[in-house]
Amino acid sequence: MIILWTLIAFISGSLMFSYWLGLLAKRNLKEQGDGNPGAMNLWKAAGYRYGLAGIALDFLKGYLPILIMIRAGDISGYAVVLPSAAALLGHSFSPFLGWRGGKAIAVSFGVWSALTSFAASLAYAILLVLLLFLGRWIRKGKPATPVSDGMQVVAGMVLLAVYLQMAGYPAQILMFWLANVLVLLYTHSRELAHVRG
Ligand SMILES: O=P(O)(O)OC[C@H](O)CO
Repeated sequence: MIILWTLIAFISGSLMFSYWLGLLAKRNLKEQGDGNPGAMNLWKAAGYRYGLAGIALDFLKGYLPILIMIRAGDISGYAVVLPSAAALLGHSFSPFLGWRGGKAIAVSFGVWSALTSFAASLAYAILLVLLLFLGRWIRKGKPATPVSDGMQVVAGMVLLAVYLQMAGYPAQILMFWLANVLVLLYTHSRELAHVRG
């Protein structure tokens, strides 16, 4: 069952809804903005209606398979880690985009929402807002950059461990957290590479 659910979650994650919505709006996201096939780039390229649809669909493709898997009772304990990580990997290494993909932010929210009944997603969202204000304060009002955005996303996920520990989540959740940190580090490696230079 674990292999089946891992496959289902990977295929679900690999559905590039924001990219396809972009094509529907006659915009190739790979040639627009930062080139990311995600909802924010879609929003900027095609407007808020498309952007909101992209956010919802990219969220649901992580949320639904993991929720159904848990509800079905087929998978529990450490076995949840593999399908959960597979949903993220599907988005970032999509066979529909030549094994390339997006940053895996929206799909991460979806998976965390299914695993923790939205609690960790809310905590991550709060952390991102706090880091947004902290970043503005540090930059003294200067606009955000892809580098500062990337740092915010990764730092927020790293700090989520504090919440997960305090809330007493089991080891398998912390294991998925580690997988999520690694995926976000990889998908933001271009931005983070500029932090030192
Ligand atoms: O992580 P993605 O690929 O879903 O897209 C990133 C979002 O658009 C937020 O920047």
